[in-house]
Amino acid sequence: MTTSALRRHPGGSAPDTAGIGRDAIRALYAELALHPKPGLVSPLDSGSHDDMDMATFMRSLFALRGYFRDIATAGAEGADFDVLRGLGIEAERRMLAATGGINTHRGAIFSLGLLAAASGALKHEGQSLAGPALGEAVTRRWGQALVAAGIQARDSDSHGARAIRRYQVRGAREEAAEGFPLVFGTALPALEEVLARTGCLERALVQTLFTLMSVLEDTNLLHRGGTEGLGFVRDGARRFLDAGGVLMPGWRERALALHRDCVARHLSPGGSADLLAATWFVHHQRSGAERT
Ligand SMILES: CC(C)(COP(=O)(O)OP(=O)(O)OC[C@H]1O[C@@H](n2cnc3c(N)ncnc32)[C@H](O[C@H]2O[C@H](COP(=O)(O)OP(=O)(O)OP(=O)(O)O)[C@@H](O)[C@H]2O)[C@@H]1O)[C@@H](O)C(=O)NCCC(=O)NCCS
Ligand SMILES: Nc1ncnc2[nH]cnc12
Repeated sequence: MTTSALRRHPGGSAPDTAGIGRDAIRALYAELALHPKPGLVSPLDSGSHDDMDMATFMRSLFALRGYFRDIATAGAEGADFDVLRGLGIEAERRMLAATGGINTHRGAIFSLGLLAAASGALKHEGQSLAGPALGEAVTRRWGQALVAAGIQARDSDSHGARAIRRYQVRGAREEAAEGFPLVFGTALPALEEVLARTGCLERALVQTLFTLMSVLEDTNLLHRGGTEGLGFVRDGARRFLDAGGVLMPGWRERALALHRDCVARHLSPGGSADLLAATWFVHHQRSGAERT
């Protein structure tokens, strides 16, 4: 559908879905370029990954450049979850083609895709993006379908589904169906506090990543290291934060120490990396809305 057809919503406007798409890619790049990031791929090194590096992720980002724009347009058009799922599966296919079969952004395609769709929907209807509006829009529009998809996927063979079955934890779908409570209730306050106190984006993103790592039931960590691996990362992140986090001198060395420990244990908090990008995206969408 052309954007002119989007103009018909009373009180709304044709949302800049290309701009929403660019913001999503920028959020994923901000996550990728950040370091230190315990166990994760960054310009520093490939973390706990033998099969992917910065170049792999850059190819993945390039392959996804149209997806976030398209799913934002679908949200603006009032698409149901089946339409979003189709776009997501096609995006996963393009990601795998670009990376030679490596799973770089499967979780981000899902989480950031839903938030981009919600942004397109709210902007099309002329509704506020303030506070938890974007998360609430995901729950209101697609929450039931997400819960149903989660029940249906319980028997799938994905790493996440196996971790959910074995350890009885929430996964990406539950986080989304509930409106991303960790993003809105935990990560965004951490990001905005450090931004307000330091004005430093790098430190704000590191603090936010460690905050997510300290609480998230990351199915990647469970898949790779079981409850011991998840506990190791959570405890290490909590110790970093309890020592003052990025607000204390020597924070970078402390963060690098946990990075080295995660690499030694082959642990990678990929779920937290995705939600860090989602947090930056929501912050940017909300501040952008205030600017206009
Ligand atoms: C809902 C889906 C994400 C599928 O989820 P599922 O539960 O089936 O499991 P996975 O396929 O494993 O995907 C889960 C990915 O989600 C991220 N994640 C993990 N825990 C959480 C959490 N608690 N909250 C939110 N997100 C979470 C994480 O993604 C990142 O890590 C991956 C890279 O790490 P790595 O360990 O290398 O991954 P693997 O290759 O699996 O392991 P190795 O072989 O390398 O050891 C990467 O995906 C990051 O993004 C989890 O991996 C969703 O994909 C789905 O349902 N898709 C179907 C289409 C659809 O409905 N789309 C909707 C579009 S809006
Ligand atoms: N930087 C990163 N390294 C490893 N897995 C990730 N998943 C999302 N971002 C990632």
